Amino acid sequence: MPIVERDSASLITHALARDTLSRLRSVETEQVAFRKGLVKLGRICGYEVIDGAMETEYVSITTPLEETTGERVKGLDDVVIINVLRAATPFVEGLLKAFPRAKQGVISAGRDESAGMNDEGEFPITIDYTKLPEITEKDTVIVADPMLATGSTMCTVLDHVLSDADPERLIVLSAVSAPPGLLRVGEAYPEADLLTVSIDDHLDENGFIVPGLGDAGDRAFRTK
Ligand SMILES: O=P(O)(O)OC[C@H]1O[C@H](OP(=O)(O)OP(=O)(O)O)[C@H](O)[C@@H]1O
Ligand SMILES: O=c1cc[nH]c(=O)[nH]1
Ligand SMILES: [Mg+2]
Repeated sequence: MPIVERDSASLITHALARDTLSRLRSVETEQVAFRKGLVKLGRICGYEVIDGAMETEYVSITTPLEETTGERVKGLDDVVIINVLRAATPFVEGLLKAFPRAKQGVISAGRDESAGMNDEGEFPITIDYTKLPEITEKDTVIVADPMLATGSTMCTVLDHVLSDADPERLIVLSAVSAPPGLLRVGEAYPEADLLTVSIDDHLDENGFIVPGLGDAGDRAFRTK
């Protein structure tokens, strides 16, 4: 039961994913353990994406003893992973263990937290840097960000990624998500498959996911 459909998203339910996320949530988890936990969670999520969302094909192989039939995952060379700086960096490091030959894109996107949320529950997003590979019609694009809160960042990132690309498949992968963010991204990009390890309860008045795990970027990079 690795991926379970919900109304707003599909849940990655692997026991190790839930275990790792629970450790990340703890306020006792310090920087190094936090970063390693995100790497581990990214790896598990990558394997689950392959298991739940990709097909295999039969191939003939020759063992040292005889010819037999084996299986290969189809389309592993047609994967693009977008790293949403900065909190996604360790998460993507793990994801790349499952997709070592993925093309990689980087988008530096940050919420202007001093501006606060507007009446629609959105943050202004600053994009400082983007470097994207060519995205073809054969590609599966995985946009990875451990936190999906209001969805402001993800919608802005998707606007950039899809401005002149029409990939075969679009996956938005998060560790922790909140209902308003899933709703916003789902409405703006109905073609996206939203995958997450946990749909948390709500956002607080500062746009933080509750119970959440706090500020993932600050915890991984020790900036606060
Ligand atoms: O759904 P949203 O309300 O947009 O919030 C989610 C975003 O917030 C965090 O990034 P942040 O802006 O803190 O930048 P950082 O990764 O550099 O810490 C997180 O990594 C997401 O990108
Ligand atoms: O709870 C949240 C919301 C946005 N970004 C984070 O890092 N944590
Ligand atoms: Mg942050």
